Amino acid sequence: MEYTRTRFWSRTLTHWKHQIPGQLQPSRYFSTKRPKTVLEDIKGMTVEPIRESDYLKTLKLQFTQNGRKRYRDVARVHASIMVVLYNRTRKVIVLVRQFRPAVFVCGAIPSTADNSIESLNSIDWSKVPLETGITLEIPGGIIDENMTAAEAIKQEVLEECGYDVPLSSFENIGEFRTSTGVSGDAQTMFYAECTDDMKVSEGGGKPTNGEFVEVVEMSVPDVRKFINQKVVNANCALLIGMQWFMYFKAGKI
Ligand SMILES: O=c1ccn([C@@H]2O[C@H](COP(=O)(O)OP(=O)(O)O[C@H]3O[C@H](CO)[C@@H](O)[C@H](O)[C@H]3O)[C@@H](O)[C@H]2O)c(=O)[nH]1
Repeated sequence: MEYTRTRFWSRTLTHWKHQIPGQLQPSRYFSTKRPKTVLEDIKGMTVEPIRESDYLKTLKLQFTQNGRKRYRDVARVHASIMVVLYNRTRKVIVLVRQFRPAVFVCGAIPSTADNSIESLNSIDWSKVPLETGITLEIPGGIIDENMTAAEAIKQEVLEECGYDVPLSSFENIGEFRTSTGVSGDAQTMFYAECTDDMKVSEGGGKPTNGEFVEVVEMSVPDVRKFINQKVVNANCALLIGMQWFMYFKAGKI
């Protein structure tokens, strides 16, 4: 298998050292109450092909463009929402850290590697540092049926971060596509401000759903440093959200 140790370690370390972890503060409501192992206690990773999924539908599209037959593989995922959440009391952006299995696997091996199931299962995943799959994100999730985008993001903020923010505080700042090559589904981004007195629980996600998130906070000067990095273990939404915040809000709050 084309999976050399040196290549793996250099990729992993590059990702992690750009996380500026020292710049993140655990949410003061959160850090002492939750066991520290919730993100780290990952064991027994195996890989198999998807035969059926509630979350991902793969489609092969065929069509003719300018008289030429074309094919395209498409992955359909749920529409999602996210929020740039600013805590006015402590002047910080509220973020979540979590273990993302997809980032863990894709971050550990180059996309050009032999991605056969046999090869992937021959990797000793316990040797891959878990930080490879731990991302920093703005709070968010998929839109549950029978909910508006705003209702869905209000619920995510409560579940993940423990703030009960009024629905009217969520400002829709734009909709874009999760990706354009493989998955064209929509993501809607909101901005909201909260205060310490809106904090009603620890947050941390719904463990009954298998969701464990760690709430962390970043000061505005550190947001500027973060978005100026060359490599981050984060999704585009975090970067777009932070850039939007710096451009439209940071000088005015
Ligand atoms: O393969 C899967 C996918 C999802 N889930 C469950 O579905 C929940 C979905 O959680 P939710 O918090 O609503 O979504 P996220 O995991 O945060 O991810 C969604 O929301 C993100 C924005 O925060 C987007 O970036 C992602 O594309 C989108 O999938 C998870 O906790 C799991 O319980 C699974 O069990 N298996």
